Amino acid sequence: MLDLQEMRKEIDVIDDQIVKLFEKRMSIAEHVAKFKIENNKPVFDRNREEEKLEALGNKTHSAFNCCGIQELYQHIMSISRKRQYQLLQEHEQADTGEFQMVDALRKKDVTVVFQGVEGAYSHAAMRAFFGEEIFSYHVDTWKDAMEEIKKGNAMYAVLPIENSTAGIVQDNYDLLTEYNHVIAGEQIIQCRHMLLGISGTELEDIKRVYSHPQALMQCREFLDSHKEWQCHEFGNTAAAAKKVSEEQDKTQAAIASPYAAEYFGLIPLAEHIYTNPDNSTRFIIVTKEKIYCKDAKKISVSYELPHESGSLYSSLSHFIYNGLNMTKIESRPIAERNWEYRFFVDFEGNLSDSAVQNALRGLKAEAQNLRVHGNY
Ligand SMILES: C=C(O[C@@H]1C=C(C(=O)O)C=C[C@H]1O)C(=O)O
Repeated sequence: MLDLQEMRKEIDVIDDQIVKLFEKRMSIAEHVAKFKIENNKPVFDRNREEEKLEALGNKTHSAFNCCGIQELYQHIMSISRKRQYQLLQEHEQADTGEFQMVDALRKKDVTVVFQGVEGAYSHAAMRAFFGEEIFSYHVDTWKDAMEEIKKGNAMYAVLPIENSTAGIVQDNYDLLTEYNHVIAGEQIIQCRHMLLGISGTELEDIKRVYSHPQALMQCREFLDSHKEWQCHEFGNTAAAAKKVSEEQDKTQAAIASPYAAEYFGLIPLAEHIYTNPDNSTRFIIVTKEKIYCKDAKKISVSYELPHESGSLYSSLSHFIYNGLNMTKIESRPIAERNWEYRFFVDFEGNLSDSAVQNALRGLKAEAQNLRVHGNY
């Protein structure tokens, strides 16, 4: 029986050979890339790869090794493709697709639509992003907002996409798929809910509290310390504030934002009433113009994957091999194809970077329906 030292020496000798052969194989793949560039052929040849996997599997002597060699070669061939995309990228001109680079977004004298009512968090997000010198109006639903920019009635729409405690706003992910609009910016707003009432109200006067169910939930601990109050759900926090302001009744209070307090002239009766002090909502700024800023740092894409083992892993390797930092991944079901998913990935970078273009080139060739939703 060989001792451990000797066995490891044998493994080292084999690994040295594998490294040499790997490098030799990669250098041939580079020649293949040159041939493909000259003959205008795509990098990815699915048939060739499938044939290879089967042939290599047949050369092994156990089911375990058959699986192993196939998994190993899936990796090797995907690495060889990535090197070929790099060479293609060096050879071809930079391609930012339909996107045009701009120095900065126009934020003055533009028309912006938001969903909800004045004093809502989306209104606050709009003001934080654009400032005061805009024309703005609001609509009832997120889809209405998407329609307004499609029709050209507004240049930008402000939509919530994610809350740090409640998670993603699924409907808006689906609307990004449904409409061919672009994310041009984002704005994070801290949800600093307050208990608001009319001037002169004392906590002892209150009998009823109105707010959106999410806000009531986020302030549960505070509300539990006032069991004598009746909580009533409302469509949104700003509408609750509006009711309290209009009815001028000291027995009523609303849980809403500081913006709603300012907008409806209400007085904060209690602040910091939320359980999670970092609770924030991220809003996206959507437009139909295919633009990105020259200093944009984040890219959102989506793509669909076949229902095959390893397909997600291999799609993500395009980010890894190009040194791109992925910041988020979400999946949404594809309505017409049961158990297949569209993946939404955010990663750091600018469409002008060659690493980004290289990753997108690989994804476009290997995943289905790649869409760049924006660089902001
Ligand atoms: C090297 C090639 O390019 C790609 C990589 C392959 C590999 O590494 O074996 C096989 C097929 C192609 O998807 C080729 O076309 O032969």
